[in-house]
Amino acid sequence: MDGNGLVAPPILEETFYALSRKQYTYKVSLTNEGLHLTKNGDDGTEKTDLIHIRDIIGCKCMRNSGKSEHCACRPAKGGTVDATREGTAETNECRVRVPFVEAGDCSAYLSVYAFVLKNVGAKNEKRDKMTVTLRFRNFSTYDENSQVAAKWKTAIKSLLQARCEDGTIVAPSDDHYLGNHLLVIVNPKSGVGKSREIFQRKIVPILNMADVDYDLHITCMQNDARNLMRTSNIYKWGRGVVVLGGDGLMFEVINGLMERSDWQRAFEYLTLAVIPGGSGNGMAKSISFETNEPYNPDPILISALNIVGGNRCPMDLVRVETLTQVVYSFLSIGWGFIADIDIESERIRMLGSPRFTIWSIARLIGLRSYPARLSYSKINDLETETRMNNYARCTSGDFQEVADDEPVSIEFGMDPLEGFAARERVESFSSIISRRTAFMSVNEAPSFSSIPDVIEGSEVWVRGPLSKLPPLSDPVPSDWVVVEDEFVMIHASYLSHISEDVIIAPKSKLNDGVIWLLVIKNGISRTTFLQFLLGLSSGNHLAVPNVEMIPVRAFRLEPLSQGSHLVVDGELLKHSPVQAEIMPGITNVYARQKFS
Ligand SMILES: Nc1ncnc2c1ncn2[C@@H]1O[C@H](COP(=O)(O)OP(=O)(O)OP(=O)(O)O)[C@@H](O)[C@H]1O
Repeated sequence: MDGNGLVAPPILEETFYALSRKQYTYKVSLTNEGLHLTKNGDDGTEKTDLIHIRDIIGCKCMRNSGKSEHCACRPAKGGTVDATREGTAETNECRVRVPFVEAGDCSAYLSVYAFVLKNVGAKNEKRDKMTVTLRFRNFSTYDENSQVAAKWKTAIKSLLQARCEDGTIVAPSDDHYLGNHLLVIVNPKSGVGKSREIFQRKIVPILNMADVDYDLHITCMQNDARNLMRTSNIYKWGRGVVVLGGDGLMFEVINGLMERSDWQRAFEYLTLAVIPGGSGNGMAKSISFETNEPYNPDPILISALNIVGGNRCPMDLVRVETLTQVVYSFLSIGWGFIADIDIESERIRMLGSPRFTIWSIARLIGLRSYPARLSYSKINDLETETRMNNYARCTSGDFQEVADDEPVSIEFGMDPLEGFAARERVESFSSIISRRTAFMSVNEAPSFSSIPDVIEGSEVWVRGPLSKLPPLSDPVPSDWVVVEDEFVMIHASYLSHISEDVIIAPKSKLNDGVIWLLVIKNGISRTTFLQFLLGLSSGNHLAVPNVEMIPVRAFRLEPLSQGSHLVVDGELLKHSPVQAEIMPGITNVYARQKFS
């Protein structure tokens, strides 16, 4: 239905039998809202489900290879469909062993892949995979049936493309090749060291379903991703750059891009994305929190769906300047308690995210404070300022959800990609042991590695937008607030979450142009501080006495003693005075909007 309550006209319409329930016919129609499946029971009842176009990630045409040994009258158990992709890249056709032996089956099959919301609004809300396989057999030859299936596929693909028109595909500004190509950077050491496995098992199937071609880069050392971003021809990755790792890897990508002479164009061109494989994963969680997606049941799935079905949304960065360096940050700047936890808990990294909780308890017992001068430019009229910065959200129209009580597994056939997930690819030796970059292009063809175009001889120099602040050696502007005191912690954040379970700035938006400065001065009791820590997982910490949250455009922190750590996006910087300013919306990330 459109905004006026009118039913969208069908683009294509056809009647099918359900393979497993022959007493039903389904009228399937494709409209710009999605796929409508109207079930007609033999008692004359009719029920329609809608698979929203926003939940569909791709579709594939297939042919029955006829090699199955399963009984003709019932589906194979456990989804053990042996899918072998034998089609040409041109037709993008796959052959599938469907569980029916039909001599000379000339049907063409179209599988449509969607991830639909289940248990909407409930605590256990999640996205479930749903595959609808349509069997076209009106004609007596495969070629004729396949033409009909291809027509449906083209129509669905163009609807998917239109859904993403708001920026997923960016027009190249010169002769750079723009494809459907994505770069995936995997840090095999992030978190508990499972990123490579996650990629093979969980990401590859989704990219395959969505027909996204990708290059894979496995980092071999610290700063590998940073060098890659600085020196490669990034314009061949029109689909964007995804990091599978933690926030530290994203930090490298952003700062590598800022070291390019064409940094501005690079940021306008690229869309960034993250799949959580680290121990913090603040960015991945913040994106799904802001877009209201059910992150917790399956963070990797939700983040992967951002990439294949997401919109390009602007995101703020922060320029951070110390006495010795300039870096660009997307997450937070910490000094005091939380920064100390971040750094000191490194020694129990093998525990994954619980390392933060465990170390917090240890540090609470010996609560410290540090003298410092904190100056900031406060945002007084938050509403006006954020309205100016915040990106326009997509409008949903009046969509109808798949009914909750109805089983979503309406399958007319089998999912030919099931069991395809664990397709192993041979890793390039050089990607692991050498400083050179190795890519494995993964398409229909066997893996191969190639060396990317490299911008030779580029100087390493931090570029990026100019600062509007006075140098650190000069006084702050006269209209800034200046506080000199003893602080337990000062933590600046510009995303809602600094890790999966810490919602430090609940009001923060990806592109609101605000740095949220959380300040706790000395004098807070251990009990109150414990309350603060316990509140961090729900956002209730802001209601705790002695906890201040100040929205600012820029700030300067001058520690008046050594002792604490200065941490930017989880990375330790040399202890120094620091100043930071918001750069609204200068990068873009994939964020999938849930409409409810
Ligand atoms: N192959 C590698 N070997 C060792 N270190 C690496 C490698 N690749 C990247 N790194 C470094 O590892 C650091 C941490 O990586 P990453 O952020 O991916 O994981 P994490 O620290 O577990 O997660 P988080 O940052 O969310 O806590 C980064 O600073 C990066 O420079």
